[in-house]
Amino acid sequence: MNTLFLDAAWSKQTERPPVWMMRQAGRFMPEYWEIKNKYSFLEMCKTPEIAADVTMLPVDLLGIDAAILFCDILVTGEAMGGDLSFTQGVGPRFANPVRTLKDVENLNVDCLDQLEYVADAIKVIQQRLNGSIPLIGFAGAPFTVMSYLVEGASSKDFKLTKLLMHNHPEVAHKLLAKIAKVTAEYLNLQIAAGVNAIQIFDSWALALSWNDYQEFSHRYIQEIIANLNRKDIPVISFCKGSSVFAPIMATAKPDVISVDWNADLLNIKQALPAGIAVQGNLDPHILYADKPVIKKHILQLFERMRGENGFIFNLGHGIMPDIPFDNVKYAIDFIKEFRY
Ligand SMILES: Cc1c2[nH]c(c1CCC(=O)O)Cc1[nH]c(c(CCC(=O)O)c1C)Cc1[nH]c(c(CCC(=O)O)c1C)Cc1[nH]c(c(C)c1CCC(=O)O)C2
Repeated sequence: MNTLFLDAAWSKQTERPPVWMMRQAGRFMPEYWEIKNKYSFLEMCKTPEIAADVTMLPVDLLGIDAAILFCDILVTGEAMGGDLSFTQGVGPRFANPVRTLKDVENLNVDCLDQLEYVADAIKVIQQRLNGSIPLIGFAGAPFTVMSYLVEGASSKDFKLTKLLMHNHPEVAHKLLAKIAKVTAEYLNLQIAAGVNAIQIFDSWALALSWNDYQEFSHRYIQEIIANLNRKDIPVISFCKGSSVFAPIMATAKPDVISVDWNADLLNIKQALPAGIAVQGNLDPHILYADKPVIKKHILQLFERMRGENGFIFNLGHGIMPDIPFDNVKYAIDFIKEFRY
C-alpha cells in the first residue's frame, strides 16, 4: 500500500506531502456526469457498485494518495427521519425541517440499519482498491448537520439555526446530542466495514462565535471522537473556521486538523500540541488560475512546511464544480513529482 497519507497522518516523515482533495469525487470530472446523468445523487450513494465507481474516478484519473468514500454528510439526518432530496442547482433539502422540541423528539436514533448501504459500499470500494491506497470514511459534524435539518436547505446566515441555539438552547442540545450519538455509531460502522481513516466535516463552523463554537459544535465532536473505535484509524477534524478554532479543535484529540485557507499553515501547526498533523490549506480558487500560478502557490506552501512531519496537502475546502479538470490533474502531478 502507498502509505504516504497514513504516515503523514501519524506525523511520520514522508519524502513528499501526500495529496488528496476534498470533493475529489465530483462534478468537475466529466466522467462523474456520465454516471450522474443516469441516476439521482442519492441513488448513486445508496448503490454500492455505483458509489464505488465514483469513489474510484479520482483514484484512476488523478492518482491521488487517498480515496474518499462517495456519500454525503446529510445521510445521517436522513436516517434519523429527515426527508432528504438533492436537486440540481438547488442543493440539498429536508422537506420536514426540525424546528421544535416535538420535531427533535420524533427523530430516530436507532437508525444504523438504514445506513448499512454505506458499509456495503466500503466493502466494494476496498475490493476495488485492493490495498493500493487508504480509504477515508467521513461524517458531518453535529452542528453542520443540524444546520441543514433546521434550515431545511443550504443557508448563508444560519438564521433559524442560531435562533434555535440562542432562544431554545435545550432543544438545540437535544438535537445535537441525538446527531452526535448517531454519528459516532455511523463512523464505527464505517470503521468496522474497513475504512482506513475518518474525516469529520464541520463545514459551516465558521459561522459561530468562539463561545458558541465550544458549546454547540466542539463538545459534540469531542464526544464523537472519544466514542470511536479508533485502533489504528487516524481521525481528521475539518472545519471552515479552523484558522481560528484549531486550538479548541485540538482538545478533542484528533490526529489531524484540516485547515481552511485563511491561516498560515505552519503557524497553526506550531501552535498545536506535538503529534497533531495538519492538512490543507490551498485556497481552492487557485486551481482556476494559470498553471505557473498554481505551481507557485503550491511551492510556497511546501517551502513553508519544509522539514515538518505531519503535513497532508489538501485544499482549504472542496473543489468547485467548474474548476478545470486539467488544472487539478496538473496540481496533483506536480505534487507527486515533488521531493523535499
Ligand atoms: C456541506 C457538505 C455537504 N456534503 C459534504 C459537505 C462537507 C464538505 C464541504 O463542506 O464541502 C460532504 C461530501 N459530499 C460529497 C462527498 C463525497 C466525497 C468527495 O468527493 O469529497 C463529501 C465528502 C458528495 C456530494 N454531495 C453533493 C454533491 C453534488 C451532487 C450532484 O451531483 O448534484 C456531491 C458530489 C451535494 C451536496 N451535499 C451538500 C451540499 C451543500 C450539496 C449541494 C451543493 C454542492 O454540490 O456543493 C452537503
